[in-house]
Amino acid sequence: MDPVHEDFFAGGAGEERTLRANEAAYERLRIVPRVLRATGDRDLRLTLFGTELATPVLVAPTAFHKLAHPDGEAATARGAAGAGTVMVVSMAATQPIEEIAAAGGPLWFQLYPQSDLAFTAAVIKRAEAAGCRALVVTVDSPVFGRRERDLRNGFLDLPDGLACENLRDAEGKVRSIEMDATLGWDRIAWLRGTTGLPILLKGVLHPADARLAVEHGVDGLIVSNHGGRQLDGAVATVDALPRVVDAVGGRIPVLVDGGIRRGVDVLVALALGADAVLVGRPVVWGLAAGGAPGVLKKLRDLTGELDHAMALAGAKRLADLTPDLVVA
Ligand SMILES: Cc1cc2nc3c(=O)[nH]c(=O)nc-3n(C[C@H](O)[C@H](O)[C@H](O)COP(=O)(O)O)c2cc1C
Ligand SMILES: O=C(O)C(=O)c1ccccc1
Repeated sequence: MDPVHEDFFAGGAGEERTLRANEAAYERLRIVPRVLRATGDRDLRLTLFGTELATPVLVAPTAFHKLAHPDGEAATARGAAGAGTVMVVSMAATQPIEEIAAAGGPLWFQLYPQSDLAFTAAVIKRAEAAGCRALVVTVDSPVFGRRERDLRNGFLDLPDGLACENLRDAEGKVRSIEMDATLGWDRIAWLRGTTGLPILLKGVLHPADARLAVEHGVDGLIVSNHGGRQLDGAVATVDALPRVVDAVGGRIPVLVDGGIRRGVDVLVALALGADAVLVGRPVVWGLAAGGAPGVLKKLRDLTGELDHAMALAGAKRLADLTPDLVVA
């Protein structure tokens, strides 16, 4: 990969404190296994918004897959479908959502709400028509994070020939993605009236926001700091998770992403109350190394590691993963 593009995928905001903190938090947490649980074969299935998944490891939305592999987002979708999981397609995908959907497998669509409401509604309608089953609204980006690797490298935009294909207007012209610092809860209410799809908010860390989300009729939360790419200094996601889970009180699913690199990290996140996790960079590296089979291998490895760790910790089902299994 071009080292400038590798920096784009790998990097975080500022000094990358939060990027490191996400992984370091999983290094710090330890599992207290149960014994003699006679688990037999484990069952890792779960149902989210009516879709049955084979694994609680989902694909986080990441931009610009054609920078990682010429087969782009469609290859990622094929890998996710093979693993029996959901791919969340980034609004900054480099292929049209219809082409990604043709790869098969359940998709959710990630949205940066644009101040042009008619355009935002048209993008949502297009995602619905392509068969996306949920809308993931990213709320941690009122302004774009300051990614110092990209600033140093002078990486500003996609190279010629690549574009954000889902941001074309009626005339076929590609709009640039706008981060909207005027975004507020009123827009979540507007979205609620605009789509019948389940709405998840991605980028919630504070329990008070989790409560507000439930009050606004949101269907799910993703505890996320954008992989350390937005607010440098933000709390590690697995450290924020328990308070969010407590605030939600089981009313809607809570997912978490950031720093998950091994099956044992998934086990810890689920034990601390997440219903499922998403992985960003590991999927990009799988894509870069091996296209769709590379993505499939990464997702199968993480799922296999989780299965193995559950056997060793005495958990047969995901519901057996409870907070008493984790210590700091
Ligand atoms: C290269 C890259 C691009 C990303 N693009 C998006 C995006 O377009 N929309 C979004 O909501 N999140 C985006 N994210 C954040 C991811 O969805 C996710 O929160 C993060 O990658 C999780 O951390 P991990 O990479 O440690 O797994 C991006 C992350 C990376 C690394
Ligand atoms: O969200 C991101 O992290 C990201 O990298 C991105 C890049 C371009 C457009 C939108 C998002």
